Amino acid sequence: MVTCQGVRKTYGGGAATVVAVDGVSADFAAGEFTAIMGPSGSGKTTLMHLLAGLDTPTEGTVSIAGTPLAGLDDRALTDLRRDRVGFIFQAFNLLPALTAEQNIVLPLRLAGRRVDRARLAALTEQLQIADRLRHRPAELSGGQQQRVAVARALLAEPAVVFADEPTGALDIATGRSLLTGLRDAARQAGQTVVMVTHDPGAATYADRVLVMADGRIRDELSAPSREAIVASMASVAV
Ligand SMILES: Nc1ncnc2c1ncn2[C@@H]1O[C@H](COP(=O)(O)OP(=O)(O)OP(=O)(O)O)[C@@H](O)[C@H]1O
Repeated sequence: MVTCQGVRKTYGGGAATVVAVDGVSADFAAGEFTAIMGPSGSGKTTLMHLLAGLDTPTEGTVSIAGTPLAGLDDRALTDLRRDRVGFIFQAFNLLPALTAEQNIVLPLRLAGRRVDRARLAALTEQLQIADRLRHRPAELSGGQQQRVAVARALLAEPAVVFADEPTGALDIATGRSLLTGLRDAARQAGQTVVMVTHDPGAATYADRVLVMADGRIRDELSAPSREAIVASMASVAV
């Protein structure tokens, strides 16, 4: 569903050049939940932005649903992201004047699509925000705002969901319900889920963990235990 080939991203120039992503090739299949881990500065967020078409690689290619992003103009790229991709990023980007529910259904309304009320109810129940739907973002805690952003990303069942540290602001129980929601999105709805996280516990929910260091994928683990993830992280750090 999402593929990248020989992707490289550098910032700056001359002696100050920073190589953020240094030749990454990977496939992210439909129905697969992948966690990307690695030390701070290893290139996780940059890689995810490249995969999502939010940033352009210096070299290499990225395709979403068989469409190479390099061939698209801004308009076509925006349409592809709107129709195929859901984002759960650290800045939740909720609109302050809208209620939680209005925020959640906004992408569907903008796309002129029908809202599946039963799915909305089930999703918000699972994410434990069903009783907060009439509140505006300012009246919600950080964790509740985050879950509103998750519901917004999942409701439309986009083919691909990108999540950057989605459990960062959550307590353990709500973090688990969010991760279960992401896992269900992959297993039951067949969505491709790509999550950047620092938390080995969160990564155990994924089918696969890619471990990055210095802009490269240094290890790939299949349905690993927490211990296996911690051991891999320690081995790439040296
Ligand atoms: N816009 C930018 N301009 C210059 N350098 C950048 C830019 N964005 C990222 N970098 C550099 O690229 C490298 C990779 O950054 P990136 O944010 O992808 O790492 P990360 O693994 O997500 O880190 P963290 O876990 O701390 O969020 C870092 O050295 C960072 O300083």
